[in-house]
Amino acid sequence: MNELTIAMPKGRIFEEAYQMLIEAGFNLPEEVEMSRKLMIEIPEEKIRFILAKPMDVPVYVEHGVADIGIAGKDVLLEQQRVVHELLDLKISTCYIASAGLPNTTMNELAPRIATKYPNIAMKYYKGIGEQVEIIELNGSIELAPMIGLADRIVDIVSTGRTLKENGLVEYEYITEVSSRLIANPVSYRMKGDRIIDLVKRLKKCVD
Ligand SMILES: Nc1ncnc2c1ncn2[C@@H]1O[C@H](COP(=O)(O)OP(=O)(O)OP(=O)(O)O)[C@@H](O)[C@H]1O
Ligand SMILES: O=P(O)(O)OC[C@H]1O[C@H](OP(=O)(O)OP(=O)(O)O)[C@H](O)[C@@H]1O
Repeated sequence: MNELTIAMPKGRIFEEAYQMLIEAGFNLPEEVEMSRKLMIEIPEEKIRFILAKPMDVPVYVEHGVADIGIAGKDVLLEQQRVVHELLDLKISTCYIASAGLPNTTMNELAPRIATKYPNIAMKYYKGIGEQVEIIELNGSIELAPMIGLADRIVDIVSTGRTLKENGLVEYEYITEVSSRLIANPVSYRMKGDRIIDLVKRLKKCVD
């Protein structure tokens, strides 16, 4: 049996993704989320996990140092990496939307959009015929309209609580997001049996 290296996202997807693997019948230790280890070997299952930043998971998979990985659709749309998308795990569901201060229009001459998704935002505004300047931020995006850095933000919305608590309203729904199982194309050919088995087992756990 080939060894499988799986890139797992640290952070909010981790717990749900890890539980799904346990539900799919993999014999995994319970205490992993408490550890600071970034590489975990499970010899009984011939699985090795690498724990990466969510945005980096497709990088490891594209380079083939991880055979498969779990990544948000937001990250996949933003990065356009050469990986196969095998399964929608339907976890960490949310959506991407534009938002801003209530009852405002965008600056007509030079509208500014703050986001950590510059490619998704650019494509969206190009698609609706708006020429915008993108201001790339790494987090706390909701600050941007409040302090006059941007007319709109393009960001993840889940419960809507962050927008509400910062006095912002949603303007346009852009796209749906959930976590996906992805594979390196060469690994998919070379370790097809293992990967297909994993997909089949996970499919049964998807609601
Ligand atoms: N509020 C949310 N609700 C549900 N899913 C979310 C939410 N925010 C982000 N996600 C999804 O979870 C993924 C990981 O988000 P997370 O906040 O853990 O990472 P991050 O902000 O990219 O990383 P970090 O904070 O470590 O830099 C995102 O790529 C997205 O698919
Ligand atoms: O609609 P809600 O349920 O409030 O969730 C949306 C918030 O969650 C994410 O932020 P995150 O917690 O990852 O923080 P950061 O992007 O500011 O680092 C996203 O960027 C929004 O700010």
